[in-house]
Amino acid sequence: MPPKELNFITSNCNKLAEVQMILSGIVPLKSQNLDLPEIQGTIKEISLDKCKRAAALIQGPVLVEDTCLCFNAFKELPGPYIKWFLQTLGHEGLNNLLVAYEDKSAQAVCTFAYCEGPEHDPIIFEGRITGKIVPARGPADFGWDAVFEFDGETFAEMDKQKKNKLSHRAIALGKLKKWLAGSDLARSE
Ligand SMILES: O=c1nc[nH]c2c1ncn2[C@H]1C[C@H](O)[C@@H](COP(=O)(O)OP(=O)(O)OP(=O)(O)O)O1
Ligand SMILES: [Mg+2]
Repeated sequence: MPPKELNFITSNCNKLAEVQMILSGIVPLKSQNLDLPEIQGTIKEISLDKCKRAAALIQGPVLVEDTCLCFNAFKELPGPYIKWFLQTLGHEGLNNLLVAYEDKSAQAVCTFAYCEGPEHDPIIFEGRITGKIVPARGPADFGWDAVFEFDGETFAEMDKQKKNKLSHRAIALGKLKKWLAGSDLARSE
């Protein structure tokens, strides 16, 4: 059964702000700031595990999200490890990784996992958008937004309302919204 409110577990205040904006007026949102351990594995495995860990800690229903940035030239890496690549190499380093490749395209992937509690299996809602990696433009306050270009603008240059209408996160939450409205067909699997 779709829940009446969501408890979004994240350590990232920029993610939280976007989720709040996208879900505003749709479902009440609570949030707890926990930096959960993240395993290695496929995008889906990581999100499922993150959700189970959160539910076990909270002992209740939780929503978690994992974001990947997948370079097509790198056969989807750095993927779930983008946080550590970005922290270590910065925006310029991410660009330098692709110098040897003509293909600068990348997919931003957002995977939400929701579960009712520690004894329940999580369900997954995924959103993907394809853009390209470019030298940084725009404010550098949210992750790799300044180096991910979509339709001529980097996510950092883009108006927040516009990003929140078309982003990987908006696409994933569009599926979650349909599920909340009672349509099981909305799930990504
Ligand atoms: O829309 C986005 N635009 C630009 N950058 C983004 C976006 N969304 C996440 N990011 C960054 C944050 C982190 O460097 C990595 C994902 O790692 P990820 O583990 O999912 O996020 P996190 O550890 O910051 O928060 P959490 O506590 O929810 O796991 O990509
Ligand atoms: Mg994380």
